[in-house]
Amino acid sequence: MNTRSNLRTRGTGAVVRAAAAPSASVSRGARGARSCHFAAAGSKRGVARQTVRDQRLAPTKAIATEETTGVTLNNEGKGKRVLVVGGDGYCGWASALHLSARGYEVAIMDNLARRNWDQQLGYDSLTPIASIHKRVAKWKELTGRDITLYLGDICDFEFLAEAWKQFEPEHVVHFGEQRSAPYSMLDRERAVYTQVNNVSGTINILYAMKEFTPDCHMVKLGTMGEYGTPNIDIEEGYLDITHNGRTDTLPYPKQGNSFYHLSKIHDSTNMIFCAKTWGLKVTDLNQGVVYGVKTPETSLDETLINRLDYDSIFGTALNRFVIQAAVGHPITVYGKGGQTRGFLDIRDTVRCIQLAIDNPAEQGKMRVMNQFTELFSVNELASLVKDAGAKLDLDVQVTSVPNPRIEAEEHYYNAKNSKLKDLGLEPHLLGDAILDSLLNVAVEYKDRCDRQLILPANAWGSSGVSRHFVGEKAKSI
Ligand SMILES: O=c1ccn([C@@H]2O[C@H](COP(=O)(O)OP(=O)(O)O[C@H]3O[C@H](CS(=O)(=O)O)[C@@H](O)[C@H](O)[C@H]3O)[C@@H](O)[C@H]2O)c(=O)[nH]1
Repeated sequence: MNTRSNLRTRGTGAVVRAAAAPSASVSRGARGARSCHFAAAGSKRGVARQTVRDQRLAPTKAIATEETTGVTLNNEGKGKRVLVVGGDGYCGWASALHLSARGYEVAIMDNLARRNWDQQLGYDSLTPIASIHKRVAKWKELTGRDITLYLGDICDFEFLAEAWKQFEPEHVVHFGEQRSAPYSMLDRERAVYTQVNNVSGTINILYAMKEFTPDCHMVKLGTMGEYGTPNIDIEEGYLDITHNGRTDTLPYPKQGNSFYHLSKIHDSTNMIFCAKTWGLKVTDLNQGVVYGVKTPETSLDETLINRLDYDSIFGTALNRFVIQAAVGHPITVYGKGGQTRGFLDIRDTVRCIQLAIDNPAEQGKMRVMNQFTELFSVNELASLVKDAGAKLDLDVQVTSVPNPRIEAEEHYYNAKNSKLKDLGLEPHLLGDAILDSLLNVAVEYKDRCDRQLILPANAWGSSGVSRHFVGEKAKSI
């Protein structure tokens, strides 16, 4: 407690803490505001703490309620401090709001890199996303809940340490990585950037845990792509192997198919090592391809809308296909289209994060859970989108384009995913309702679509040492 107060009075140093709300009393974010109330409460501090919290968290008449919005506002996560690294991105933003709505004390840490990569390449989200400051201010206005912002780079350990010691997270959810396989394959510079950024950021978080909060639980986003497409069943992280008459349980063999996927493998290896060596609590969530854009929280107001990428570098299969259908572009199946992957609705992503937090890993051994709900081939997705489009009178064409990636286009794929369901995940399966809703969002914002960004801009085989794919050039290739 002392440490925290001292740090706060020392000022923010390298930490940029943005105001979550316009009023002066809460401009230091949730924790700052709360400490002021504690100090004033004197001997009735414990009571005052409860009262202040309840007043702050309970919806008032002016604030959105579950009845009017479908958003759950409760206190089930009360008392748990969660730092969401990468909380301005697609999965991170939705997760931060989901947790905040449920009473977790949330801070977002982000260096806004995702927005910068778009600027670098001349890309943009189909949906118009507000600045992170406007986002958290609107959330506060609608729900009464604070989200503290730490704007900076986790690769800068001085920044990370200062923020860490201020917030003292009990859980860190780590989305803060360069997450696009095609981006990592654009050229040497971006391959190196992806691995240095991802691997060193994760090591810094592991050190912050060890040095400042050894009981903190890390929930790290890995990827199903770490396993590749082996000709045997994919287990959840570990495999029992008998070799020359001896048996052991070993990390499942990893065969990443891009510098990005390989960066996640390197992270996993480092996390296994740190969990074992320093007795840390670590969960690796090997997530599949996420689709969808709306969660109840991000749908509350257009200022809270999530990003929706459709370009060939950051747009992922199903989201791209739906947007292609909405703008009348043929669906771009790469190669034969037999590529099979695990998929999940973004509403399940946020729920999985909460389940991982509420059921932390044990100390000393990295837990791995496969985070997807269904398997689809690219061809199956294309045909689902075509059918859903037809119901909305859209004439959806499907085309096979030369595969920019070097990957198996027909392969065995059977991956296990029971651990999150055992913890209580009730999947939203891909059906007409979600396809309809996604298609409607895509149609609503279709005028913002730049069709030049749809066709592949780079190929794995031509990744070179010079920066070929910048700005306008990327669009036209
Ligand atoms: O227009 C397209 C786009 C993609 N694909 C194919 O769809 C599959 C998936 O590609 P993707 O771009 O949807 O997803 P991927 O590059 O694998 O990466 C995404 O999904 C990963 C989970 S997984 O795929 O590794 O399970 C996450 O880790 C990444 O952060 C996220 O960007 C690939 O076989 C790709 O060739 C097409 O056929 N047409």
